[in-house]
Amino acid sequence: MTNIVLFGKPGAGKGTQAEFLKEKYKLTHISTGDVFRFNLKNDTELGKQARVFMDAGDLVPDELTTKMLIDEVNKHPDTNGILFDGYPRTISQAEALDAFLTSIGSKVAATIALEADDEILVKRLLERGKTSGRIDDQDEEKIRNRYQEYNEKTAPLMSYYEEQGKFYAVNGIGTISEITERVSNVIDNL
Ligand SMILES: Nc1ncnc2c1ncn2[C@@H]1O[C@H](COP(=O)(O)OP(=O)(O)O)[C@@H](O)[C@H]1O
Ligand SMILES: [Mg+2]
Repeated sequence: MTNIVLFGKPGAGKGTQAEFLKEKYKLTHISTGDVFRFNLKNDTELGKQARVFMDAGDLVPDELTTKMLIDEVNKHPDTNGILFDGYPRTISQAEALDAFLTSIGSKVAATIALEADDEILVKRLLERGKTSGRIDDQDEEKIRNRYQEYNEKTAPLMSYYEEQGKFYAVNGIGTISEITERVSNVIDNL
């Protein structure tokens, strides 16, 4: 299994790139945000538990997120690899992911970060909010809160993966296909 973590702030382009990368490399794309939103929409037990956190732009607690993530991975026992999008977002989640992948005889091959400035990202998210129906994209204050969450809880993951020699940063500004090309270069050289 070639497991890739797509890393980056909200709006960095993870979901957009994943659509191309999953086809190109025959990977299973798991977006934790998409899974949560599906559960919210269908008013499942998981959705009910996650709603308050998501609507405020806060992270859903680690335990709930990790349980959901493992359930998703287990749905694809024969995959070539997983493209993780939106997970891990905290050190504790990264440790849980490592422990889980080890338990199934696998590992994270690389963490690829899409980099872009906050000001550009806020514009992208407000734009996305016009059509996505996502409550957390429609209010600048909630968007800023997500960046604060990112800086406090998610940014430390860069050194976590750097220490393992698995961290690759890619310029996230450019056309969508230019960025796919940059990410592909990393994957092709693993
Ligand atoms: N390379 C890009 N250039 C300009 N806009 C982009 C680019 N990649 C994605 N976007 C736009 O930015 C927004 C956020 O992208 P998305 O892939 O949903 O980000 P993420 O999954 O990282 O939150 C989307 O509305 C998308 O159309
Ligand atoms: Mg996304």
